[in-house]
Amino acid sequence: MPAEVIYGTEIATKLRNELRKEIMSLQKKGIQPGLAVIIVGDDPASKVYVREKKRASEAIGIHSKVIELNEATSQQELLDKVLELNNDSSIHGILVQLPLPKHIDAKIIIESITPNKDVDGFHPINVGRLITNQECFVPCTPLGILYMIKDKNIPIEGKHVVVVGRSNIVGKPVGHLFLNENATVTYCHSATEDLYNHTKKADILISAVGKPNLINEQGVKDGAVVIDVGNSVLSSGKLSGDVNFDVVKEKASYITPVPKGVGPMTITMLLNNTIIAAKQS
Ligand SMILES: NC(=O)C1=CN([C@@H]2O[C@H](COP(=O)(O)OP(=O)(O)OC[C@H]3O[C@@H](n4cnc5c(N)ncnc54)[C@H](OP(=O)(O)O)[C@@H]3O)[C@@H](O)[C@H]2O)C=CC1
Ligand SMILES: Nc1nc(=O)c2c([nH]1)NC[C@@H]1CN(c3ccc(C(=O)N[C@@H](CCC(=O)O)C(=O)O)cc3)C=[N+]21
Repeated sequence: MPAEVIYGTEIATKLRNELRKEIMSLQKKGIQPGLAVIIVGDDPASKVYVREKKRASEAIGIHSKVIELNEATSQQELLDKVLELNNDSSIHGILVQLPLPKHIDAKIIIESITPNKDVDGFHPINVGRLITNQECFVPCTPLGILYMIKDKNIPIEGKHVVVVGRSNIVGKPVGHLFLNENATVTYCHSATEDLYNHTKKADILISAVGKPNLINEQGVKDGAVVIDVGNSVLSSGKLSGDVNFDVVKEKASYITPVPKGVGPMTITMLLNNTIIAAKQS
């Protein structure tokens, strides 16, 4: 039987309706959640994401402030902007869109965000709390993946989760999140030998690489749950994931599409984290 397709768009719509209600009750208490998104430079893909974040925030009643800085902005100017937002009581969440121009050290910028407003969950304090299984801001893509799997009542405890990719924004935190859920976790990356020897053992396979067709049917166990984080733009202009969807769909039990899979959940979790930040303020 072909896999059930998990549409992030559908789960995101349900959750956003709940979040809208939560915002209404916060507003009754005089709290108006606010999110600031800083973008430096003119990368077209980043601009699209940022526009979508603003649209999604405002659609559920989050006040959203987009700060567009030009490519030549210095590291100090960006630091000053973050510090200003750290001290702005109308802003509960701060996101600095990555990647940043080469002359700016992203590590320093991320560390300058106050951990209580770090709705991306990228600050080392939040990373450390995630690894030690404490309450924290969890990065949005990993949180979105976990939410999708729980929404479908897919068991996690004791299951073998194989993560392909080990970036700080997706691969590493998603592995830790599933470890905290009592999965057995394997990480694969560009130096992994015989990738499929690992991926075909996965009960839940999460690919976050950015290489179309990296995962084919030979790399997937019968009945596996396949989560595709990849977002690559093909020369045709079409968006592609890492997974060869048409063939893997025949083998998996659940599969996420690209687009309409993990991406919409990422943005929803940003809204979720902003509401948490507002409640804690
Ligand atoms: N849907 C969504 O919400 C989101 C989607 N994305 C998409 O997910 C993808 C990954 O993003 P991100 O984590 O930021 O990317 P990075 O480029 O930071 O990381 C990619 C990872 O893939 C690994 N890798 C590269 N080639 C191979 C290979 N042949 N086999 C196994 N592993 C490999 C790299 O290994 P090494 O560490 O050894 O270099 C690295 O760990 C991109 O397509 C991005 O657009 C990202 C964020 C959110
Ligand atoms: N500080 C920071 N935080 C991030 O969370 C962050 C970032 N920087 N830099 C870039 C990556 C990438 N990212 C995506 C979010 C949503 C989709 C998404 O919604 N994708 C849609 C398709 C969008 C389209 O059609 O192009 C989908 O998969 O259905 C994709 C990618 C967040 N990132």
